[in-house]
Amino acid sequence: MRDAVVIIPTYNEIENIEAIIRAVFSQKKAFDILVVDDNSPDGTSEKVKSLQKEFDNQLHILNRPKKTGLGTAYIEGFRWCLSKSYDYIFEMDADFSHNPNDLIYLYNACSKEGADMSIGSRYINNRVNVVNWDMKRLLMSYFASKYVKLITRMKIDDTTAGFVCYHRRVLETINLEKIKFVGYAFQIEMKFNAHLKKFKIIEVPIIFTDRKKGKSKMSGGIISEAIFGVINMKLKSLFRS
Ligand SMILES: Nc1nc2c(ncn2[C@@H]2O[C@H](COP(=O)(O)OP(=O)(O)O[C@H]3O[C@H](CO)[C@@H](O)[C@H](O)[C@@H]3O)[C@@H](O)[C@H]2O)c(=O)[nH]1
Repeated sequence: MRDAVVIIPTYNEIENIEAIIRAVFSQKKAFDILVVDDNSPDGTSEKVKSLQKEFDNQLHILNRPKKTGLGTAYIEGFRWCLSKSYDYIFEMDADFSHNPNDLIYLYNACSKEGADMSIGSRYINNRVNVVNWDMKRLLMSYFASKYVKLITRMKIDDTTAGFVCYHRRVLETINLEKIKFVGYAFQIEMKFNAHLKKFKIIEVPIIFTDRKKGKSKMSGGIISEAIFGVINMKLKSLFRS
């Protein structure tokens, strides 16, 4: 077994899944993959199963009965990875928004530079490294990251990033049972928990490119979960300390 595993959550990613799996396995550094699929009606899971014959013991899949949100998919994925011996556990989208060639930079930040957690960051030093998002989505994501930084006081520029490498000790320390957010705000909550536990977090600059195939699963509910949930999360942490 390798020392690192990339979790790829999927819902209707038939147009991307084979290509992203091949792109991860073509990296010089060897990574395992865990796909967490929410019973995608488009056959994503069946495609992964057919590829398992080719990538024996390197490609794994968790099949969940229905779509219950990105956060819950990752939590199940983390539990599975912690039950194995991986030291480095990644989060990565299926749609090439995160370039598999950048996996090694996140890995090196943890394995060589002493980070407990590294983040593929779009907004380091007030730069905006996003390609192909429309202005509305870009402004929403950029100001969401600023808003979260302001409320939580985390020293992280891309607080909503979904391209992350955790050393396993971070996931063993954070109480995964207590993670509340089910949507993309889960990304904020994980970073906030790592920050409260004083783990060393390094941001690695990446260029985020919007998907060319398939559709984003972002919705209004996900946005309001983030806006109100972040204030709630911060207040609770103040009462606990
Ligand atoms: N299993 C599962 N997977 C899901 C679900 N919702 C989304 N996904 C998967 O999660 C990945 C990201 O979903 P997208 O819908 O493509 O995300 P996005 O709009 O491009 O959002 C990006 O920006 C967010 C905010 O900055 C990030 O938080 C997010 O991780 C991502 O990088 C994709 O692989 C998608 O199939 C779900 O409910 N269940």
